Amino acid sequence: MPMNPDLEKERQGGTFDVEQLTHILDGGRDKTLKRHFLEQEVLKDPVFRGPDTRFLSREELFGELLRKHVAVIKKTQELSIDDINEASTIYSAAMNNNVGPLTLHSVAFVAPLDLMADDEQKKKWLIPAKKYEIIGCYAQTELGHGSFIRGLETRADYDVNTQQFVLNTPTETAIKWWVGGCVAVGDIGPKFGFGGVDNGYLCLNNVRIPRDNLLAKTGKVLEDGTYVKPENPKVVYGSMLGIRAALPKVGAYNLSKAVTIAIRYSCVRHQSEIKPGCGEPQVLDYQTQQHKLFPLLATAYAFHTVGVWMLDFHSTVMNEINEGHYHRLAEDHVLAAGLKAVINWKTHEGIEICRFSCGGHGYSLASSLPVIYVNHVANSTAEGETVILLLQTAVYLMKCVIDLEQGTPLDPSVAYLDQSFSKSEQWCSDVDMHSLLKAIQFRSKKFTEYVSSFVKKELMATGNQQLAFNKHKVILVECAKAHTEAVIMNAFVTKVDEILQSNPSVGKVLSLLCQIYGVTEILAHSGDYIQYEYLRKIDLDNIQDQLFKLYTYIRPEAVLLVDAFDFHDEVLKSILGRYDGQVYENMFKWAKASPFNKQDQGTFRKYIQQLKQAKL
Ligand SMILES: CCCCC/C=C\C/C=C\C/C=C\C/C=C\C/C=C\CCC(=O)SCCNC(=O)CCNC(=O)[C@H](O)C(C)(C)COP(=O)(O)OP(=O)(O)OC[C@H]1O[C@@H](n2cnc3c(N)ncnc32)[C@H](O)[C@@H]1OP(=O)(O)O
Ligand SMILES: Cc1cc2nc3c(=O)[nH]c(=O)nc-3n(C[C@H](O)[C@H](O)[C@H](O)COP(=O)(O)OP(=O)(O)OC[C@H]3O[C@@H](n4cnc5c(N)ncnc54)[C@H](O)[C@@H]3O)c2cc1C
Repeated sequence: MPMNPDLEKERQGGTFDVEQLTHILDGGRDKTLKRHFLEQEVLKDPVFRGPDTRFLSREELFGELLRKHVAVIKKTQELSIDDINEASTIYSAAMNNNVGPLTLHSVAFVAPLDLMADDEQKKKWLIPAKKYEIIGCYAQTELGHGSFIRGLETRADYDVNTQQFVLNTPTETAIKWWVGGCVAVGDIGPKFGFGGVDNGYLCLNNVRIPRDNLLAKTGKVLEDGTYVKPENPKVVYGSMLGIRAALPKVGAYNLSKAVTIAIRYSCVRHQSEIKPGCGEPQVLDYQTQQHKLFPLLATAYAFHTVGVWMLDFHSTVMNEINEGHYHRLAEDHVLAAGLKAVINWKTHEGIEICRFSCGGHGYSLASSLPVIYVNHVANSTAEGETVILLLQTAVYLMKCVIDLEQGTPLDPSVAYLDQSFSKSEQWCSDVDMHSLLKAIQFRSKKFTEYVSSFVKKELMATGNQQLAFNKHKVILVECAKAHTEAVIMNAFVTKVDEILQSNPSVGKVLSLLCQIYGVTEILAHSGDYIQYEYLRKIDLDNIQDQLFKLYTYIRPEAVLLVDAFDFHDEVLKSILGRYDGQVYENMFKWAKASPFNKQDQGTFRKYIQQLKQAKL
């Protein structure tokens, strides 16, 4: 199919090599080539062809995705793929923006076995689980409790005579609920999205399991019922930590898809007239459209950068823990908590902005933006609700203030809290990314000190830390967000500095995105900078001008920047986001193919006929 002339023209501009940026995003040319190979292994294999999942009922969708997920597993085994990124490539190429029925088996059942099973148990369960000879799920949440783990009511009473645990969900609120991939007892019913996953309920009534079913790499129960505590009790939370550490990159992936669709479509879509008689411009030429999409384009790159960094950091900490060193577990937990919370929340807002920036066609499943949205938003709740996780980060920051007062060294990711910040010169409209980072770190430091003063005062008054925290939860959450933004910007600036050395042309365009991200973040909290007397009105006016100027620099690069995400059309599955930009012809073809247009109109006639019989 010929290329849409608008997109063809867009691809003749640009100042950097798209393929080199794709290699950087993938982690090297070899990784890109391997990803292409794996995608083609899926896309050329007829077993992965099937009905357009957007036209399927919930039952049909579950069945089709289960069929495809089994095919993904077989393909992954056939190709002897071990690497999680490569497994995810095969998975994403097949799932058409859905979450597969066996995802929780991989991310929430196999992972805890790997983390907490002793060698015997690994032989018994981990090896068959990795081969899908046993299928598991993660049944923690109950009808009455999800966030407050210490409030869970399920019981496991030890019967010393039979060396067994007797499991019970003693109350209705104890019923295990939301259990992804729980095909045993029952499905909890239709959901907002996640139609590919059968989230189930599980009632336990005197279910007996052997003592050695308790994963014993960390804590264990001896034959006489004595409980041997893990060396570090927090390791039992490790499986949640693992998924949280992965979810920032999942958020970046989903936002990159949405931004690709919205920016390509905004170049194909012509609407209204700026100068009468001069034809309808591309909607991406409107400053308002750029203001919707370019900060999100910058955010997708920022989130990808920090998502990769978080996974590397978490993997290092897990290796240290395997050798018995727990000193970085707390930092790992609060980084994963803050990044998972902020990135997934901002991503779901971003996907929604991408959807309505495509007008009516964004609302059609033909765009796939609604599909990406409803499957993504779960990540702001699942694996730790946004506020809950931000409070974890906030409590850690309060401890950092005390450490500072006591002269205890801080963890690297919060070292900036011990720095002094000053800004004397007036900002013009070309503030560099390092100055923007300093400002964002300054705000986080000031906010942390400000919140800590309130919590301390409350603690002095009540002597109760939980009460003190509970009274200031709103500003504690904002404090955690401010710190997380400093972590994101720091990761982005660090990566861009590195790329400026290795590939100046790519680095330069990324530095523009980094400035857009930083300026947008500062303008979103301009009141704080005035209140803390870090910025003046003239500074804010100048960086507002800078933002609009940056949009003009990014406009000719925009399509190339989303092309660099390198989504195959069959992976993106969006008519608005097609690489060739042939939207209208394919929208019409897609609509005509809808089963709704094929179904017998008998129903329509039957009821309308009743009206006709009535005297209207
Ligand atoms: C075929 C190949 C497929 C490959 C697929 C590839 C990619 C996947 C693609 C897509 C994936 C998309 C979707 C799938 C993923 C996710 C979504 C789906 C399913 C989600 C599954 C679930 O939701 S499982 C249930 C999750 N539930 C929670 O998160 C509960 C949240 N609540 C808590 O964690 C806790 O209650 C708490 C932390 C809020 C409170 O803990 P508590 O012990 O009550 O009290 P505290 O004083 O706050 O904490 C004590 C102490 O522990 C530290 N700590 C807490 N948590 C952790 C942790 N996780 N790690 C380490 N440390 C922790 C805390 O800081 C305290 O420390 P101090 O005592 O030092 O202060
Ligand atoms: C798609 C999806 C898949 C899931 N898969 C699984 C799974 O496979 N296995 C599993 O075990 N669970 C699963 N879950 C459950 C999920 O982990 C919980 O829904 C999540 O942890 C939130 O807990 P909750 O539902 O109890 O919400 P609640 O904690 O009841 O949250 C309700 C509101 O209360 C607020 N709140 C609660 N506590 C506090 C507090 N201390 N301070 C301030 N505000 C508070 C929250 O911020 C929120 O606004 C899944 C959920 C979804 C949506």
